[in-house]
Amino acid sequence: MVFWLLISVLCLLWLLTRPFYWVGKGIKFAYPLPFVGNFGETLRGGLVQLGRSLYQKFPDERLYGIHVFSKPGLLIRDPELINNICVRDFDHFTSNSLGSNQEYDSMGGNLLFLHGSQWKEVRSKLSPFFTPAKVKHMLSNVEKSISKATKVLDESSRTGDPCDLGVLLGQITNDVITQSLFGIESDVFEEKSFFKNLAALFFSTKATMMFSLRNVSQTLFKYLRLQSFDLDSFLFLKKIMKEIVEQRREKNMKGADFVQGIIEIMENHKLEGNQEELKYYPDGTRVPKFTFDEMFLQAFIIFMGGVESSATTMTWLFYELVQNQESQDRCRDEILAVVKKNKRSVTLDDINDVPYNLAAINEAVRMYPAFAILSRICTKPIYMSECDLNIEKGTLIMYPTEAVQRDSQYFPDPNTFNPDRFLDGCPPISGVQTTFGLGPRLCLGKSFAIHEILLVVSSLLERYKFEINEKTKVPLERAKTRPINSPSTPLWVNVIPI
Ligand code: HEM
Repeated sequence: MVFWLLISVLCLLWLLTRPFYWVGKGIKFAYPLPFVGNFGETLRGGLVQLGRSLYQKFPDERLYGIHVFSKPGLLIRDPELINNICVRDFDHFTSNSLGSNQEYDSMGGNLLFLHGSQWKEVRSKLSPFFTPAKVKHMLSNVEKSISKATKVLDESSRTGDPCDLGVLLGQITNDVITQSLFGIESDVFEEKSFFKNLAALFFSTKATMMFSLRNVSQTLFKYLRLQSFDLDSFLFLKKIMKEIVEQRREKNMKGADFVQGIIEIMENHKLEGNQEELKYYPDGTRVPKFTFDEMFLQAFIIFMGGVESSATTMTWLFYELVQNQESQDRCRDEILAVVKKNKRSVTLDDINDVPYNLAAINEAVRMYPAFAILSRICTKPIYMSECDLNIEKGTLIMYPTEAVQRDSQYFPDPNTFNPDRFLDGCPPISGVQTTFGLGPRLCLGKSFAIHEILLVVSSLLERYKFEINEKTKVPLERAKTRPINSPSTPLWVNVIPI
């Protein structure tokens, strides 16, 4: 009796959450299941599988209705519409679906989660850190991280034991971003390391669950006092940054890193008004105060963005290169030609001399986008004339990056790693390549990531040949419960010095 009562209450609750929003709106829609809507596939196969399955629902439609748990959403299939939403009509779609409430989630105020005028203001303060000159400077420390990684690789080649390349690449990106952000070297290559697994913890199964729960009910999320990401890791990073800021202030020291920029932003805003008072823009978002806590959140999201997504992309790239030795040789030949010509390793000044390496990176970025599905929220109602559809404020927009980039319509033989397609002038169709997002909300670290990958890959291929080890499970399995499109099985490689 109690059981049936509970089921009835749950069903009633579900019915009250507008599960059939798209009925009568004049577009096709995928039939939602109770509570999970059309996101049930995530539970079975993760986000990549979900994106692919949603993409296949109505292959002849440009867009259609879905339910993201109980919220009505639109699945955008057509790249032209993706481009319009992210670029042309950005003013109507300024948010993504990731936001959290800053009042109770201590991580809610990071750039990725911000909306409206608050997002615009914070983004405008952070963008100057990512100019080509600043990125080049921040990446000048890559060589230091590589020299630590070579110790691991040399040991592996000496003993003949295979190396788990995915783990090593994670250590490299962790060390690079720690130096770029905080001006310190991490302990990530040591056995007992605080930094190890830090970024992985942020992109954990728990983070996926928190994302899902926030989508189902913000109230429940608040009531249970949940946090978006792992709190211990968050506090660990915060302590580090606090100590660095205090030390610099006390000793009047200056660095050439992100922390220094943050100190300057905080100093400039110190003078403005009462720090206690909360002010709001007309769109209801908070006026930033650029306090330490607020600025730490930005360093935090850059750390998170900077470690795991770049490491994952590189792992997939090496996964392809160890299976396509010809491609690996072509990358290395190009690198060694630069080394011979300039009598030094590849730097960012050589970018025009390594087109095949860049093409290989582009191809890995196409095949393995770190985030399989991206989102926007309609923040201002709009009539979409291309589809004769009124989109209401609050409607979720989902576009399946991975599925579009694996569509043979845009990339012939899409599941084959073929860097040449980018050398042959693969025509960029607007809205098709969205691994880093699109429009004003494009990934802030896109150029940092691409250049970092180029430097790491060229440094490693200059020194070693990598072969797949029999311990590697081919194909690599994908992590199904993480928000990031990462392998869940290790990439074991044999390391042969050049
Ligand atoms: C291969 C590596 C990377 C991939 C695939 C990637 C992908 C993305 C994507 C898809 C978004 C959301 C864009 C959107 O909604 O349109 C994003 C946002 C962001 N990324 Fe990255 N990213 C990478 C590396 C980095 C790096 C290295 C950094 C920093 C150094 C970074 C910092 C950020 C930040 C701060 C945002 C939030 C931007 C905003 O909402 O305004 N990312 N990234």
